[in-house]
Amino acid sequence: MSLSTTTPAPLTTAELPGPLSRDLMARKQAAVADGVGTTMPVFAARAHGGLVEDVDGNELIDLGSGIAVTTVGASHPAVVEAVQRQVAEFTHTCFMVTPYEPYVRVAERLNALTPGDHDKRTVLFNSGAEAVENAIKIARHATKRSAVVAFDHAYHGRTNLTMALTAKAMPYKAGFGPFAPDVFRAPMSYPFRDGAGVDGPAAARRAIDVIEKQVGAGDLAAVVIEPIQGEGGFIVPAPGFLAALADWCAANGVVFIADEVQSGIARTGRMFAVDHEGVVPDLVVSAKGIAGGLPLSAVTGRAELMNSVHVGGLGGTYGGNPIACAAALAVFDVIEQDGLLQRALDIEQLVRGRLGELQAADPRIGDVRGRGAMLAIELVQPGTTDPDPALTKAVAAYAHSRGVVALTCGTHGNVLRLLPPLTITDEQLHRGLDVLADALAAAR
Ligand SMILES: Cc1ncc(COP(=O)(O)O)c(CNCCCC(=O)O)c1O
Repeated sequence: MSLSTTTPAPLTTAELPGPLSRDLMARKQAAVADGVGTTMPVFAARAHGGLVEDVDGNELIDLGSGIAVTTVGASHPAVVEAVQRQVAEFTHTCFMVTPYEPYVRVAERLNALTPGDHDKRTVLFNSGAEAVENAIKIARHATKRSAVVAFDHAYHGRTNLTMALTAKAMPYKAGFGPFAPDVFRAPMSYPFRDGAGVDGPAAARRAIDVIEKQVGAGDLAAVVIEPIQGEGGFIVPAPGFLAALADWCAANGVVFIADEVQSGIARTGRMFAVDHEGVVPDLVVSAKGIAGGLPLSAVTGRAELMNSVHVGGLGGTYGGNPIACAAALAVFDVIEQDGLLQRALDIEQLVRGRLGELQAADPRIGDVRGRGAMLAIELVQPGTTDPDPALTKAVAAYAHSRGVVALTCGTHGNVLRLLPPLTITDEQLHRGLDVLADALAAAR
């Protein structure tokens, strides 16, 4: 059964998981380390647009995009064509050995697309965590300082330094210490939990006070923040928070690093989430949606910072793999040519409309938040802000059983997030939201 992308695909959920998925799950358990969990009980066979088809022929509505990666859809024709062309030329030479143009073209595009019209440089890597690690390497090298500040609810990766930056212990950090030193944590702007009395500037003053008292600007190399926090709960800071932080960093010679791994590359309706706040970071980290599913990440930033590192100080065997670069160049073109920034805003309007209707009738939906196609509901005990992770788990499980790929997040595990491909159709979105509405009703 081929994925139908023109007519509404039958959401075949006669049996989830089907027999082939069940067999594969048994083999997975016998071959793959238990530490690698899986959200869906089914195995993918193909994916396109807003749909994933499993090995038993069930077609699923994709509200996850492989955790914000297939923003232009899985196997977008332009990406497939670019990858096929490149892979036939060469798969790898190592840019540090025999450089190649696709890497340079990606760097040129990112230098142009990231906020600010200052002179910039880019370096490419493979994963988000690798790029975050290198952004901090660059900041430390440029400032000759070592301390780094991250925020409550932050998520930055699973390597040793990025685990130190990440806030949530289980499952990301438990049992993996000791962690990199000189990492400190500041309070985040969390409007749903801060209340009306703490606006963006006030939350920034709260964070800066902690930074100044517990770290001191003189030892601080960098502040790293997700402009919209992802795994920590799709937390959109109050207006003015990011700008006030960036201004403080600039005034104190501290590198302001925007981790746009999950919020970047058109996901929120702007090329980068900081664009909504008019903030120009010193360094921008991008990954996930950048290459339509191929592993690619980047640090893009002020030339004087990026070039402060000695020759040979940055790199890695696979960084900026040519096939991933070809995919990224196609992704940039698709975003522009297919008007996907506007599509993300249109998705926000559609989804917010549906979620708003649900919230009006259901006091367990404490908050509806996000930007573009990065949206979430925070589920709480009715009329309180007390997290309800059990309800969140039940809603997600119901959605999965009905063939909707839905992801959760949040420090308290009580946030249901929506990350559909921007190429999902309105009809597919509505069908997915219908199932979420049924899930909430079934969980009464
Ligand atoms: C803001 C932000 N920075 C960095 C990262 C890390 O990116 P990697 O490509 O997973 O290393 C992420 C990855 N988020 C999804 C993690 C999924 C999981 O591992 O359970 C992120 O969201």
